[in-house]
Amino acid sequence: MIEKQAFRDAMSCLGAAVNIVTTDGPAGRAGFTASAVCSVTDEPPTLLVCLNRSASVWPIFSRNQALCVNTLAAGHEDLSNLFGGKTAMTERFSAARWRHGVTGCPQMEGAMVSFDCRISQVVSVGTHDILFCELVALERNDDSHGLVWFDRGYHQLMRPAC
Ligand SMILES: NC(=O)C1=CN([C@@H]2O[C@H](COP(=O)(O)OP(=O)(O)OC[C@H]3O[C@@H](n4cnc5c(N)ncnc54)[C@H](O)[C@@H]3O)[C@@H](O)[C@H]2O)C=CC1
Ligand SMILES: Cc1cc2nc3c(=O)[nH]c(=O)nc-3n(C[C@H](O)[C@H](O)[C@H](O)COP(=O)(O)O)c2cc1C
Repeated sequence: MIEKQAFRDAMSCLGAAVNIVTTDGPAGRAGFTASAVCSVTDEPPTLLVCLNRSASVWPIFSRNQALCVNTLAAGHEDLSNLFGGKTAMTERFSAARWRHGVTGCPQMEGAMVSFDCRISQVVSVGTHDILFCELVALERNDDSHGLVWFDRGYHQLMRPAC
C-alpha cells in the first residue's frame, strides 16, 4: 500500500498546465484552480477535469452541468493562488475580466485557451469526481507564454522568439 504522502510527492514530479475552471447556471457562479485536466478524445472533442467532492464549488458544478477550462498563461500566478485558496467567490472573480461563453460559463480574458464545455459524464473515483467535458466552443490567445505547476511551484514556459 502506497502512502498518500508518497503518492503526492511522486505526483509533484509531473508538470501540468494550470487552469481556472469556471461555471455559471442555475446553481450560480463558481471557479477553482485545477491541474488535473487532460485530453480524452478528439471524436467528439472531450477533456476531463478531476474535482474533489469536498470542495465548496462541487455542488455548483454538479448542478450546472457546464464549465469552462481557462488555461492560464505566464503572469497569472496570483490568480491561480486566489482560485486555489479559501477565498470568497466574489473576490476570486473580481481579480480578472470575464466574458460569457456559449454555455454561459465565464471565459477569462487573457487566458491562453478557453475550452467552453458541457459536462457529458461524471465518474466518481475515491475523493474526486472525474468530469468528462464535451467541447462546445474554443478561444485561443497564441501570443502569451505558458505556465506550468511543477514541484509545487509555478514555472513560466517561453515560446521561441520568431
Ligand atoms: N487533483 C487535485 O485535487 C489537486 C489538488 N491540489 C491541491 O492544491 C494544494 C497544493 O498542492 P501541491 O502544492 O501540489 O502539493 P501537494 O503535496 O498537496 O500535492 C502534490 C501533487 O499531488 C497531487 N495531489 C495533491 N492533492 C491531491 C488530491 N487530493 N488528489 C489527487 N492528487 C492530489 C497533485 O498532482 C499535486 O500537484 C493542496 O491542497 C492539494 O490538495 C493540487 C494539485 C492537484
Ligand atoms: C496549482 C493547484 C492545482 C489544483 N488542482 C486541483 C485539481 O485538479 N482538482 C481539485 O479538485 N482541486 C485542485 N486544487 C485545489 C482547488 O483549487 C481548491 O481546493 C479549491 O479552490 C477549493 O476551494 P474551496 O475553498 O472553495 O473549497 C488545486 C490547487 C492549486 C493551487
